[in-house]
Amino acid sequence: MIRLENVTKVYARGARPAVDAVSMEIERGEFVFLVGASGSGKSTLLRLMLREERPTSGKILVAGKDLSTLSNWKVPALRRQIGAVFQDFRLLPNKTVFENVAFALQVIGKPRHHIATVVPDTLEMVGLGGKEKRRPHELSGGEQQRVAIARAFVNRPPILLCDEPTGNLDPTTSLGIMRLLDRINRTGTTVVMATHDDEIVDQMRKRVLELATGELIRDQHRGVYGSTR
Ligand SMILES: Nc1ncnc2c1ncn2[C@@H]1O[C@H](COP(=O)(O)OP(=O)(O)OP(=O)(O)O)[C@@H](O)[C@H]1O
Repeated sequence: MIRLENVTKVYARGARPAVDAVSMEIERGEFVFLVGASGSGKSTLLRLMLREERPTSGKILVAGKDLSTLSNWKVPALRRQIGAVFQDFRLLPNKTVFENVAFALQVIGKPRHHIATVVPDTLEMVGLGGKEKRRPHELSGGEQQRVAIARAFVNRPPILLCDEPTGNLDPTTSLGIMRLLDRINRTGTTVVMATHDDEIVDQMRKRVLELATGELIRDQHRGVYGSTR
């Protein structure tokens, strides 16, 4: 589902690579944690997969598309295959919960009757049934992240990329979000989650990829957060 071949990203000429000769393969339906110290290149790697950044060298294949040869006009079609979730939720503050999620379908031209059934179903699935009319500021952090996950998943993309989705949440709320992402993964969605949350990584025992100064230094099946444990 995702393949990187010797991918390097250098932001500024002469700077150290943010991602340094990374190769990896992530199969359809896998759940992968991306760990590593701050600045090790996790967000850069996710941005490369979304084609928000272009690699300096190397090849990236996502959902059957070679991102180096993909024309710009095909990028929106690529992004429809990828849901993205961020630490800071990125909800539209003046829209309701329903509208935030519906918007993702409106912009890709889905008909109103489709939106009217799929949005409530998805909100129910993420545990927000009954809160459709609230605005983001009337929700807890965990609930706001559930809205963001509903928005990312409402189109049922084959891939979900999450950049520190529990970074702003307390441990109990984080666990709830993690369980939700796990449930989404079990529907067959490939999930890649960058995280600093050692408790969650240690508890879930999923595949762990570790970056250090841009290099992939560990690929561990049923892994833990820290490589020394
Ligand atoms: N837009 C940018 N322009 C220049 N340098 C950047 C840019 N984005 C990231 N970098 C640099 O690339 C390196 C990797 O950063 P990145 O954000 O990918 O790391 P990270 O592992 O996601 O960190 P964190 O855990 O703190 O989010 C860092 O040295 C960072 O300063």
